[in-house]
Amino acid sequence: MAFFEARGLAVSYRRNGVPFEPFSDVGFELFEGQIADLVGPSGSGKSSLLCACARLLPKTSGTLALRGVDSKSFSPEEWRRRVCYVPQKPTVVAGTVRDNLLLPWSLRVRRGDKAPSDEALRSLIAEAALGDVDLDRDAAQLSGGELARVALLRAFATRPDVLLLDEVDAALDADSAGSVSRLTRRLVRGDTACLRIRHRPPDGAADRTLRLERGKIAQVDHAEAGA
Ligand SMILES: Nc1ncnc2c1ncn2[C@@H]1O[C@H](COP(=O)(O)OP(=O)(O)OP(=O)(O)O)[C@@H](O)[C@H]1O
Repeated sequence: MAFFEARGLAVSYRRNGVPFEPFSDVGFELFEGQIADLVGPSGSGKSSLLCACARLLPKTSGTLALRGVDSKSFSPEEWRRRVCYVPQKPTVVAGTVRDNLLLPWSLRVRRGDKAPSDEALRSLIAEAALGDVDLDRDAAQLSGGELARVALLRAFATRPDVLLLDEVDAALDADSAGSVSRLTRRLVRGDTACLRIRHRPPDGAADRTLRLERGKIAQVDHAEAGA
């Protein structure tokens, strides 16, 4: 059984009053502990596909399942907690690194949930090789690469089953992109799966590469993944 499965997905937008579907019958699966890259030409619908998988787009049809359980069994909020979409531009709130890492616990959907302790947050920071980023540091002083890793840690701290990363390394230099990639690889373990949109050359972190093109999705060999 696939860990995460999408079947017959279609997304519908309106453009100048006319319906437009970037894809109308797309399916794929993700396996436990695996990272899959999603590549394809600009405008092929990669971000739309990730948003559809997180149930962030109202006009989506098809079926989604997590560990064999249909998404209809979950409220949209519960689904998004399990299938976590991370946008390219990290959401940063005014305050400290701690405030930013704990942002999900300030939201209504998590009211009553126990937030991670400082100790747990520090061990995440150590895992991200962000050793000099103290929890009390002003988030406004962080570099783009540090912010990208804080955003990734924040998503991971919520313990999602599936991480959907929408080009989180796009605006970073090669070194920072490498740190994000290594962190992703370390975080995605046995009971997690990850789908990453990437425009950069393959970084060796992905187990598989999927290509979305002209409304179809296909697995490609790693040798051609960057093409
Ligand atoms: N809210 C929207 N309303 C109408 N059309 C949209 C909307 N969002 C995206 N589109 C269109 O859907 C198509 C797919 O967009 P999407 O952003 O999913 O592609 P992408 O493959 O992620 O592109 P890129 O690699 O450039 O980020 C594009 O033609 C885009 O213009």
